[in-house]
Amino acid sequence: MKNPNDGFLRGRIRSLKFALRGMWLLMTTEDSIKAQLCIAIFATILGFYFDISNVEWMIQFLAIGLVLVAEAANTAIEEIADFIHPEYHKKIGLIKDIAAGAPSFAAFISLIVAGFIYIPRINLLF
Ligand SMILES: Nc1ncnc2c1ncn2[C@@H]1O[C@H](COP(=O)(O)OP(=O)(O)OP(=O)(O)O)[C@@H](O)[C@H]1O
Repeated sequence: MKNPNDGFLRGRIRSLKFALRGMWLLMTTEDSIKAQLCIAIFATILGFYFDISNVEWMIQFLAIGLVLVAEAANTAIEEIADFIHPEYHKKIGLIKDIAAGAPSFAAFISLIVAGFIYIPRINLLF
C-alpha cells in the first residue's frame, strides 16, 4: 500500500522491495515456478552447449520470461480465487481453468521456439 509520506524515489524503492519479495516467494514456494526455473536452467545449458547466437539467446530468454510471467499471474489469480471463495464453486473452477490457460499458451509457444532453435542442431548430431 502506498505511504503518503513517501517521495517518488522512496516510493519506487519500497515497491521494488515488495516486487523482489514476490519473486522470492514465487521461487521458493511455488512448485510450478520451480519446475519452470529448472527448465530455464536446462535451456540455458543447452544454449551454451550448442553455442546459440545472440538473437537466439534473446528469443530464448523472452520465451523463458513469458512462461515465468504467465505462471506468476496464474498463481496470483489462484490465490485471489482461493481467498475470495475457498469453497467449491463452478465459477471459481472456470476462472482457475482459464488462468491456467495462460502459462499453457506460453509453454506451448516456448516449445515451438525451442524446436526452431535446437531441432536443426540436434539433427546435425546424428
Ligand atoms: N474452489 C474451486 N471450485 C471449483 N473448482 C476448483 C476449485 N479449486 C480448484 N478447482 C479446480 O481444480 C483445478 C486445479 O486447481 P488448483 O487450485 O489446485 O490449481 P493447480 O493448477 O493444480 O495448482 P498449482 O498451480 O499450485 O499446481 C482448477 O483449474 C479447477 O478446475
